[in-house]
Amino acid sequence: MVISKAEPLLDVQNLGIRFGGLKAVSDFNMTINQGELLGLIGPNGAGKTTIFNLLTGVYAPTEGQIIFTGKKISGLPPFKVTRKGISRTFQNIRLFKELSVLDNVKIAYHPLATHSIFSSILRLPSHFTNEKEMEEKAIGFLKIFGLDHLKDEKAKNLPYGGQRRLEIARALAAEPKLLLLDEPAAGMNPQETKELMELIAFIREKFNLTILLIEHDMKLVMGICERIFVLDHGQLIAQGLPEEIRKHPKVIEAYLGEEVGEDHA
Ligand SMILES: Nc1ncnc2c1ncn2[C@@H]1O[C@H](COP(=O)(O)OP(=O)(O)OP(=O)(O)O)[C@@H](O)[C@H]1O
Repeated sequence: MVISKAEPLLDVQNLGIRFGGLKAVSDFNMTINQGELLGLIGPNGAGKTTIFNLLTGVYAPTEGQIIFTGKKISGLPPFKVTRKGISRTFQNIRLFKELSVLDNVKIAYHPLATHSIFSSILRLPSHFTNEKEMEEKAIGFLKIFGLDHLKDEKAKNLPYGGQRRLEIARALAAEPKLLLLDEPAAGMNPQETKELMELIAFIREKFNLTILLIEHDMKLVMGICERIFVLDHGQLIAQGLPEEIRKHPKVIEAYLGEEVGEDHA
């Protein structure tokens, strides 16, 4: 499908979800254009991961809708959302620790990857003519993330930063249009974080991606994101350019006087 220039890639309209008495997200609106690299920030418990769970079909919204490439996707199960072109990583790394690094990427090629992972691994999707082709493609992704020499290692044996990069490689292998990264630099040291940010900028260009990332490291968000959305108590309190967000009174208040722009994790 050709997306017209005027049509946003993602259009989130009045999105809301309740968990019992708790309104975890309410009246959330967000428009993302093709090719943007955006940040979603907010204090602990603000609702950031819940929004990722709504965007990827883990939760069905109790209000509002999500339009992706012009079609409604809210209400679809996660594997269908992945097929439509939205991939994600998780705040707490979710790799198949006993499988090899390579198999963790190959899993992404199965259309039901987010569901029946173990039954999927030996089956080939139709668009790969052979195992070798699939493997070469997976290794290509590992190379980008500096993990190809570790392809036969069990995922659990990778250092922490490597596991985080492997998760992104797997998400990318599903060939998304929109990539959602949930705290990609969590637990990384400053040097690893810097390298990861360069990698994120690189993959956006190389794969013509649109990226939305949740991150607690403010320096990182301010440095890499073109626009930033700020949530507090499930509501969007600000959106704009990094310099606008940094001095936005509601944002400063939400962070209880912390200087936005300093690390906050
Ligand atoms: N499945 C659920 N059932 C009940 N409450 C939930 C559920 N998922 C999230 N919540 C609640 O919704 C609110 C938002 O949580 P969420 O994890 O989205 O916040 P967050 O901004 O990602 O926080 P953090 O920065 O700490 O990861 C919290 O109060 C959380 O306890």
